[in-house]
Amino acid sequence: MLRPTTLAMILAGGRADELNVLTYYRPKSAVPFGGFVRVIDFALSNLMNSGIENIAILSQYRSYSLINHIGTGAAWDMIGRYRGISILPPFIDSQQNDWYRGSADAVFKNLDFIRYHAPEEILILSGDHIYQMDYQDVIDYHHKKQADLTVVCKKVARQRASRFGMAAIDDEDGQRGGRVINYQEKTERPEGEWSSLTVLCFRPETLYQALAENQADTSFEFGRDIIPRLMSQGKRIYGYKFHGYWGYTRTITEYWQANMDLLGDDPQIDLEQWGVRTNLDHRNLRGHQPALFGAQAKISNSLVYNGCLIDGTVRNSIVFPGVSIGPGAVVEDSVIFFNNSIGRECRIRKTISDVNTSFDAGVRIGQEPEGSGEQISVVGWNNQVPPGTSIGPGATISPSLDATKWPAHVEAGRVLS
Ligand SMILES: Nc1ncnc2c1ncn2[C@@H]1O[C@H](COP(=O)(O)OP(=O)(O)O[C@H]2O[C@H](CO)[C@@H](O)[C@H](O)[C@H]2O)[C@@H](O)[C@H]1O
Repeated sequence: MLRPTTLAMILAGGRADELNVLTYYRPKSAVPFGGFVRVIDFALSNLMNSGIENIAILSQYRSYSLINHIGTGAAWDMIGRYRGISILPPFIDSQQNDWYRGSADAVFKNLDFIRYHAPEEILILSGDHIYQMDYQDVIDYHHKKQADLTVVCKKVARQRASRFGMAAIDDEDGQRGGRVINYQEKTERPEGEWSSLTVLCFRPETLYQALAENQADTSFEFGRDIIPRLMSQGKRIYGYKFHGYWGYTRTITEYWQANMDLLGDDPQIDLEQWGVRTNLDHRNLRGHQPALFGAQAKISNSLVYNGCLIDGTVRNSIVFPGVSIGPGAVVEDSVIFFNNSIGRECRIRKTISDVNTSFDAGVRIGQEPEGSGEQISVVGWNNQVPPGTSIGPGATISPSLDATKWPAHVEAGRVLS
């Protein structure tokens, strides 16, 4: 068994406020997706399928559900003498007593760990994106170009560019990649048209030096500090051009859309073909029984998972394991997480409902009054939505869990908007 040469560090510490109730209890990387997986499974499965087996996860926000999900790492075949997933939370010692102050700081604080593994290249990834990629291609390109840093980028429309780190890449290797000639982090009118996907392949010495120099800065982020500094130092920075599907699930609308991309005749995301693996919690499997459909059930363009009991109508939706949908109920354009119970005659439209929520008979969520209706409603977990409740499109219902102390602006189970 050869010692692995690549060390992958997955950034999973950020909280995405825009995902509101879905990230009250879990980091974004642990948000369920597409019927049975979690967002971080895309990065983990890409690593597994690329043969990269030495992985660290940098986590700090509400880590429990992520730690629980990773378990031993066996789901991704990451157990072995030189294989494994280490979860690295922030820590205190004689020098430091802070949280991770940003993505670059999270890596800096774990330099001892990195040096111990003495990697030949360090792959920094975000645990928040939905895509399939062979990282070995990126690593090969990185070595071929003798790069200090290789940044994987995808072309995005100009109007979306201000949300990303944007690179201008020359045509040295055509559609495969080229030298990064300009890099700007989240500016209104960037020069380049290639957005960084936060897939960064570093030569270790370059990273060590950049992180040491970053300690004099006021922010501690790869996009804002590290990449611009390396550019100004004239380092060899290459852009690897990615042409496949990429789901950036920063907002509720984007998260919903990425789920919808699993549907249709020719879905853009194919979990089977992409080889996405997950660690399914046995409590969410309902003993592996298949879904049961009653005589009245009508299903179209939907994914319905095991343990479901469907008596109503399901259209254009993702229904996770263990969901029941009563007679006369209609669920459409929705993402229904594990173990929801939807009573008879309910109307649920354009809604994301977190785990263990039940809707009593006749509840109406996200029904479209004339002229509105593009907005998505979100229902937090453990709610019991009383009979006859009717909430318009774009509503947010906070999670409900008695033993929890709520952030000041949240009242358990209350309709927030
Ligand atoms: N303190 C912390 N500890 C551990 N992990 C943390 C962290 N703070 C953030 N992260 C994680 O780091 C990643 C980057 O998050 P950021 O909030 O720094 O940047 P953002 O996603 O806005 O843009 C970034 O992502 C887009 C899309 O990839 C790029 O275009 C852009 O250049 C880049 O800055 C996320 O996976 C996040 O969870």
